[in-house]
Order: sequence, then structure tokens, then C-alpha cells
Amino acid sequence: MGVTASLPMFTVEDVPGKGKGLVATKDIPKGTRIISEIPIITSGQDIRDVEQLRVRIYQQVCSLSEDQQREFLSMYNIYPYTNVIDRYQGIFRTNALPTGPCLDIGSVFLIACRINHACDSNATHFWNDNLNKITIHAIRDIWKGEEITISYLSSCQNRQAREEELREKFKFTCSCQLCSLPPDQSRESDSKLDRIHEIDCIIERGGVSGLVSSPRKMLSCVDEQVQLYSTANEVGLVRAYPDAFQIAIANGDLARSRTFAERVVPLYLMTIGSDNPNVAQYQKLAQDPTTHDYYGMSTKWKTTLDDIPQGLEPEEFENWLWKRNRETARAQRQDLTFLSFDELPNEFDFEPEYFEDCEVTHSQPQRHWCFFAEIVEVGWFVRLQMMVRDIRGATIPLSFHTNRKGQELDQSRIQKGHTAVILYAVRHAFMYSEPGIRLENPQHIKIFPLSLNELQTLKVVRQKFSTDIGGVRICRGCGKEGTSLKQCGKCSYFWYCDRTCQKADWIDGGHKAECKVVKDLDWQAMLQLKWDEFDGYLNFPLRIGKGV
Ligand SMILES: C[S@@+](CC[C@H](N)C(=O)[O-])C[C@H]1O[C@@H](n2cnc3c(N)ncnc32)[C@H](O)[C@@H]1O
Repeated sequence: MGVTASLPMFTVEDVPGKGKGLVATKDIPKGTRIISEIPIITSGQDIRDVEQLRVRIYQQVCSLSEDQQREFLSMYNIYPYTNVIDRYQGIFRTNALPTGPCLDIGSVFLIACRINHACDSNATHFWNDNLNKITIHAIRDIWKGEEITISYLSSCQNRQAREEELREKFKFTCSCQLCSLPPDQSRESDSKLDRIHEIDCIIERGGVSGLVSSPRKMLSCVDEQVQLYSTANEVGLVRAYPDAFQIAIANGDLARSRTFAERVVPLYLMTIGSDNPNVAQYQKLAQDPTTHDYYGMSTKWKTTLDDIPQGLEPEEFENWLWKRNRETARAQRQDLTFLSFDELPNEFDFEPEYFEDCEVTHSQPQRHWCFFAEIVEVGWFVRLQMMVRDIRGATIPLSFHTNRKGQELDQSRIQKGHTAVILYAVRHAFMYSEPGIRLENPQHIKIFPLSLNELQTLKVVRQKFSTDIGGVRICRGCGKEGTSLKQCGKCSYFWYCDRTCQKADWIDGGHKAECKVVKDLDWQAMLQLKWDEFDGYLNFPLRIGKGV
């Protein structure tokens, strides 16, 4: 029968509501190989149509031994039939598991096909091309008397999608623990599974070119998936770590490639066993990642095997491994509008949050964004050079192409303590300094005569002190509410109880400096702009009506 004789770990018996199933006859530790079995019927690779498949199945059944035929005919069949060919076909369709190197061949096994489904299964099946057998491994400890289950589903899905697929393909409703969660917990589980699925789609859409065009985005997606899998479905890690390996190796990062490959090996040992060729493949890749086909596609993240950091705390190591400092900051950020330097897209990455497609030559933004930073140093060296400090306190070089001493800019504003706003800023790798911003278009920069702090405060307080809710206004000077407040005569923005409050705010509260900015049409446009709707590049001065 092909089942390993030394493993009497289960019996095939009736399971209420499911027909027959496999039940553990002793405790089975996680990672144990429960079954390794050869198929009795296969669809084959050369099948061109359904009729040919029916004939092929019929012929194979006829050539089985009498015992095997009897067992085959006792297998579950959810399809109606009126003749023997349809009957065999129905049994095949109800039971076939994916096999072959590309998992595109259907095969029937006398034992493995008796295993029922659970969305939170305790075992997993995989085709072993070396043995020409299917293997079933325990993916968690299974207790004596517990039913052994696998998942019939091809991907991570929410409850409704799972229900629909199982109903359509196998004609049953799953009642496993995951499908029986109370509504609150079910919603929580669904939102994790939805996100895992969404990330799968992002990775799939990115394809091989996405590995080098948006590696940071991809790596942070896999990082998120790994964290979600750790609480939702540990087996998913078996797919996530090879993805992470591919991203690292495609970008020449040997240090991370080795680390990811080393993590794949024990996961494969647990789920597919040491005799599966995939294990040897990842053992070899852990030894020498350069043997992978993707090595050499890009050297953007070039590292050596000696660059794996030593002596870090586990969390610090994970931060290094997933390039988290920069990525999680961006991933956690809902607002892609006013960015820190770390959050800007890389010059040649054309990351999908910012750019419409990943085609390097013609990519155009799919949204607007800008970079705010306070000028801390100004100098000239062929170009206007500045050091600026961003909203996270990072100091970075900004180089601006102007050979007329900055005539494109209001010169009086190019000074320490003022804040530059740059549209569509991208991270540039300077040859002789730290990464920074290289600006070519004078219409993409505007300098406001306020510090970064003042500008940020202005953005926040604007709402509070300039609105009128049911006739009630708030004084920008003393903070008191009133109905007979007067507006600043210059900017017509903020309200004041009287001249005393206005004077106090003008002198001590900083309104003298901010009044100019509040009145500035560019500033006003920036606050109203629909940043996530791109219908052409914006330029300073911003024109009302264009994206606003
Ligand atoms: C491959 S067979 C599994 C073995 C089958 N129970 C038997 O008796 O041979 C697949 C069929 O088993 C049944 N089944 C599998 N998992 C089930 C579950 N969790 N709940 C109810 N029925 C299930 C469904 O009818 C499904 O179409």
C-alpha cells in the first residue's frame, strides 16, 4: 500500500459527519512524518481534455489489483454518476491531491485521501519528487484520539472565502475551531488572513522584477506576513521565508540571504522532511547563497557573509534582518503626505505607494507627496548646498541645481531656521556624502520663513483657532471661547478677543512670523490639497484647481 509499515500512528475510521477519516492511535509530535505513500491513480501531465482524462482514469482503475479496486471504489464520491466511467471520474475528482514537481498533477492515494479537511489543520501534505510519494507531516503535536487533518485550500483566506471554496469544490461546511470562532474573534482572524492574502497579491503582482524595483516594500510586506503568520498560521512561514530569501539574494545581500535560508531549513524539515530535495536546496543556499539564479540581478543591498551582525539582542537582530527602522516607520505611517527623509522613495525604486507602475523608464507618481525640513546650514559649491533637518531630526544634505546664485528662489528666505518644502522628493545616493536629496526643478521647492516646529504647530493649530462652530470662536491669544471675536486684519485667519490678545500673540505668540505664512496661497493650497489624487505634477506657486 506504500504506507511506512513502522508507523502505526493512526486508524482509518468513521468520523461523525465526515465519512471516514484518520484518527491518531498515539501522541504524534510536531514534525513527525505520518504517511509517505505512492499514488494509485494520476492524471498525468500530457492530458489535453476531460475526455482523455476520463479514459485514462478508467484504464488505471482497471489495471489495479482486486483489493485496490475495492478500496478505490469505497472512497468518497460527491459527484452523481450513471455509468462506471463517471463514477471513477467522480471518485478521482473528490479525492485527488496536487502532486508533481509543479503540483499540477492530480493523484489519488488510498490512505492520504482519507484525511479530512480542517482550516486549522494539524498536518500538511507535500509531494516529494525524490521518493515519488506524497508525505504527510504533523505541523503541531497531535494527541492520541485526535483526528488528523490537512487543509484542502490553496491559500490563506477569510472565513467566507473558505466556506465558499469548500462548498463549491468539496460540498461540505467546515466546522473546525477556526470556523467556529465567536463573531468578534472570527472578525479578528479574518482581518489577519485578509492582510496576509493582500500581501500575497502584492508579492505576486511585483513578480521577479518587483524584487529589484521595490525590494524595501517587498521585504517589509514579508516581515509583516511573518508577524501575522506567527499568530495565525505557522505553516505560512514556509512560504514567507523563501520569499524573503529571494528578495535579499536578488539584491546581492548575502548576509540576509544566508540568514533567511537558515530559517527555511528547519521549517522544511518539519513540514516536508529531510529527504525532500527542497531541504538540500536550502541547505546549499545557506552555505553559499550565490548559487541561486537571482544572484547578480542587482547589487543594491550588497553585503558579504561576514556582515551578519554578531552579539545583537534578538529584537535588534530582527530589526537589522528586516531593515525595520526605515521600513516599519513607513509601513506604520498612514499619512504619505508630509514625509521624513527615511520615508521618501528611493530615486530608482519606483515604489508602488508612490508610483503608478514599476516600469523604470516611464513611471509617474500616483500621488503627491512632499518633504519638510529646516535649513541648518547653507553653502555654495557649484550648486546650492544645504544641510537640512527633517521631521524626525535627521540631518541630510540637499543639493540644488542653480548656477545663478539661487535666483529661482526668494534669496532672503534661504537662511538658517527657515523650512524648505520639496515636492516629489526622492532619496539620492551622493557619491561623496551621505544619501540626501538632489533637486533639479526650482518649481518643486518653496521656503517658508518659519522653523519646522513653528510650521508644524501652525498646521495643527490652524483648525482650532480659525474655525467658527455655531458662531463660537476660540481666541488664539488667550484660548478663551467667545462669539464676538475679531479676525487678524492681515491674514484674516485667527480670532482674538481684543487688541490686547492680538498684540500679545503678535509679539510673544509668534503670529508676526506666521501671519505671512498663513496668508501664503501656497501654504493654504497645501492644506487643502488632495494629496492622494494625482492628475499631473504640481509646481510652486501652487494653482488652485490643479489637484486642489
Ligand atoms: C478526500 S475525501 C476525505 C475522506 C472522506 N471523508 C472519506 O470518507 O473517504 C473529501 C470529502 O470528505 C468530506 N470531508 C472532508 N473534510 C470534511 C470536514 N471537515 N467536514 C465534513 N466533511 C468533510 C467531504 O465530503 C469531502 O468532499
